[in-house]
Amino acid sequence: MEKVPGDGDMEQRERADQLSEEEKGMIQDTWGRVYENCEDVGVSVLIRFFVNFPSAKQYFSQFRDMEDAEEMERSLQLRKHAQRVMNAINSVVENLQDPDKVSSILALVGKAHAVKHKVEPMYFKILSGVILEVLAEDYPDSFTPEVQRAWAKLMGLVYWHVTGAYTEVGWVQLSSSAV
Ligand code: HEM
Repeated sequence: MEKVPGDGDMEQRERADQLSEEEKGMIQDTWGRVYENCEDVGVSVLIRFFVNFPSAKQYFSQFRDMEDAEEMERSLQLRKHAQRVMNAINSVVENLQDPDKVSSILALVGKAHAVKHKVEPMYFKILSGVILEVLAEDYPDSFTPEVQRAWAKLMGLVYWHVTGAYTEVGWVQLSSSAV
């Protein structure tokens, strides 16, 4: 099918505002504490994601049929993906001073998920929301409203880059009106 520029979900791709130096500092400070527990945090993010949005499991051959959170928690495929997500966020946070690096990290993530894994991009938005929720709950002292705003901006930026890569590879959204 032909690529349709500006089609479907992609209209939500307005450019996330640039992060200020202060916001970058807040993100880097708070991430240090989170990344110390990266395995636990990553796994709880993904468990919440898959329990609240079970359709997201369809892409994972080893736990797409699991319903039980404890069973999912033991899945190596889930734990590995949790680690990959946390490591990618870590690379983004470590490179906030280098926008080209951030773009290339996220372009690779977007491209792989579009081309190889064929993941609907809306799941990136949903996962971002879950990440923000879990961080704010697990680190209430660090995640003040101001810090949460900076993180929300970062997640907007991640989504912007990832969906940019989807557009670049010609992803076409099959919205309900198109079916
Ligand atoms: C910030 C969000 C995310 C990051 C940073 C991320 C990162 C990664 C990385 C680094 C890989 C391995 C590289 C590759 O296969 O090329 C991967 C694999 C994968 N990702 Fe993601 N991912 C994210 C979100 C998602 C979402 C929302 C889904 C689907 C709902 C998803 C589904 C998959 C699948 C199915 C694989 C292959 C798993 C396997 O082979 O075991 N990812 N992800």
